[in-house]
Amino acid sequence: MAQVVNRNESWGKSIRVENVQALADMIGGGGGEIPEIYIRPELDVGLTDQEAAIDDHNLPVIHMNRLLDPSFSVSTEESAKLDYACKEWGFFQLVNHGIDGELIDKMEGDLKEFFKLPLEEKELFAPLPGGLQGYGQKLLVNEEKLEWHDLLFLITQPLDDRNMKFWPTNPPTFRSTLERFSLELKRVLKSLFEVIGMKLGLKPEVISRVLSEYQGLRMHYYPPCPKASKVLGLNPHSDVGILTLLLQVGDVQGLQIKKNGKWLSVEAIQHALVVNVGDVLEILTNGKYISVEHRVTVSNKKERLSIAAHHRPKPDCMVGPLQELLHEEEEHNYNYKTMSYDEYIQLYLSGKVEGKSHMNSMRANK
Ligand SMILES: O=C(O)CCC(=O)C(=O)O
Ligand SMILES: [Fe+2]
Repeated sequence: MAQVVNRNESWGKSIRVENVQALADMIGGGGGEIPEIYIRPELDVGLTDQEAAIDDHNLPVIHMNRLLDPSFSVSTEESAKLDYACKEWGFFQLVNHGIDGELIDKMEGDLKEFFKLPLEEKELFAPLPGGLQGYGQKLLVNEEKLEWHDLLFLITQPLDDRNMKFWPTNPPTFRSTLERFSLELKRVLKSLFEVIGMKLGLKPEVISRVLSEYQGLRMHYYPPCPKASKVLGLNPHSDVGILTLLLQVGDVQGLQIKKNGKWLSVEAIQHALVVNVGDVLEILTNGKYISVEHRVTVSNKKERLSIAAHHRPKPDCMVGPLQELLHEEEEHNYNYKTMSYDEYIQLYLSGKVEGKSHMNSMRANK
């Protein structure tokens, strides 16, 4: 089957690629081989790696209710854990975040139903030419190999008519579920960032500047793949924004993070959010908090879905190490340049993205 890669000239490296779910169905039905462009001969993620219960007990688990506990000693202890997680791991599991379990189940159910719709129907929600929002558009992060997943991308904050017109109307409850869920994610992000800001000693105006941001939901569908050990659902990358909150749907794991040169799988804990530091937060903190490379492996048996809420500053927001966070000895020791978020994205899109290599062009020349 011919691989269709239509480059969309007007938005950097955004492309439309062949539908992976349809491809997986066809291969599953005995209708052909996996195109070479998905196969990575050097890779061997190993089925046992993916199916085994992974020992990630070291990935910190933060209890949001403790962060907000009125008792000073409880909240101080938990925020110290949060600070440690952002410095050493760049990732943590967030539990007791207060999002209603029923709402999460509803969100997961509606999303599964959406992906089950016939392709023609899902494609009614394909992005407009040059646009990103909708079903089927992807960012091209690696020119050589394609990723084994389909994507529904929607901007959910600011919640205005301009953005909401891209939201699918099937299943019928999808829009209202998305609206409620994204507001809850925004509430969690705000509380988390306020704690982080306090821990770092940020002025309230800086906290609110960083928090006036965009929220985009990347809703992923990873079909099962007969050659699961030779494909990747997502290429190694770091997230460009401030913080990402991720819901792994059901108990299917697949997310792996790079720690000390090794890939570690992140457990899928029901209703927990996996939170990670994005490049912008790494830059703002002059590298104290780390934005860590991660990737997604797929299963040969089970489909996997996930919802990643990416939080990004407004395009004109200046991104650079915050003066107030630098210790005296660091005063003139900026590790990163300062530029607007928009300039940063242009720079990001102008190079080949491999893991965190794009961050090299953000480093200050010493
Ligand atoms: O599907 C996942 O677990 C990870 C998604 C992700 O890394 C992203 O959307 O940036
Ligand atoms: Fe990511």
